[in-house]
Amino acid sequence: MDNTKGKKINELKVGQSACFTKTVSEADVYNYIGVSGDFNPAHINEEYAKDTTFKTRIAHGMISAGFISAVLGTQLPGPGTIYLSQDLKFTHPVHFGDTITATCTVEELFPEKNRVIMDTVCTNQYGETVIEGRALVLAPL
Ligand SMILES: C[C@@H](O)CC(=O)SCCNC(=O)CCNC(=O)[C@H](O)C(C)(C)COP(=O)(O)OP(=O)(O)OC[C@H]1O[C@@H](n2cnc3c(N)ncnc32)[C@H](O)[C@@H]1OP(=O)(O)O
Repeated sequence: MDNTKGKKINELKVGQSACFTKTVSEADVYNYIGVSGDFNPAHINEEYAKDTTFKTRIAHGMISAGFISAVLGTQLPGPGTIYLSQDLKFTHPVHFGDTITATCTVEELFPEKNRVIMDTVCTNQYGETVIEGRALVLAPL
């Protein structure tokens, strides 16, 4: 398998999909803090988190959103894909130890502009949707 070649616009079909699954650990949360600088107490302070809506620490929403990026950049369309935009709705919290599956599906193709709209969804191990949204990307050349 050549991991430097993604699918070109003429190789993509509406309805094609790909997914990536990963368990979100406390280490992921701290690694993400290192990358982003987002040390919101909702993620790192259990005493603080007891008084929040969720009653315990939760993972950053952008960690799971990153799994969407992983699907787009490594599988579908794959290597060479360029993000143009992404909307996200965080519909359910991700707890430490949750296993998240990001699924990206080709929704609409614009061959003349080499652009693709992808439906982007993340679900947890119970089948609950934790993120829903759409991405606009440039397909690999
Ligand atoms: C900045 C970082 O450090 C912080 C983070 O990363 S936090 C992690 C990411 N976020 C989350 O995990 C939040 C996950 N979301 C939820 O758990 C739920 O959406 C909620 C608990 C926040 C709200 O759910 P609920 O109380 O069940 O809401 P309702 O169904 O009763 O709806 C009430 C109205 O709010 C609107 N709404 C609900 N969720 C969202 C959303 N995610 N985005 C936008 N709007 C939302 C809903 O449509 C209702 O609106 P209406 O006009 O009253 O109909």
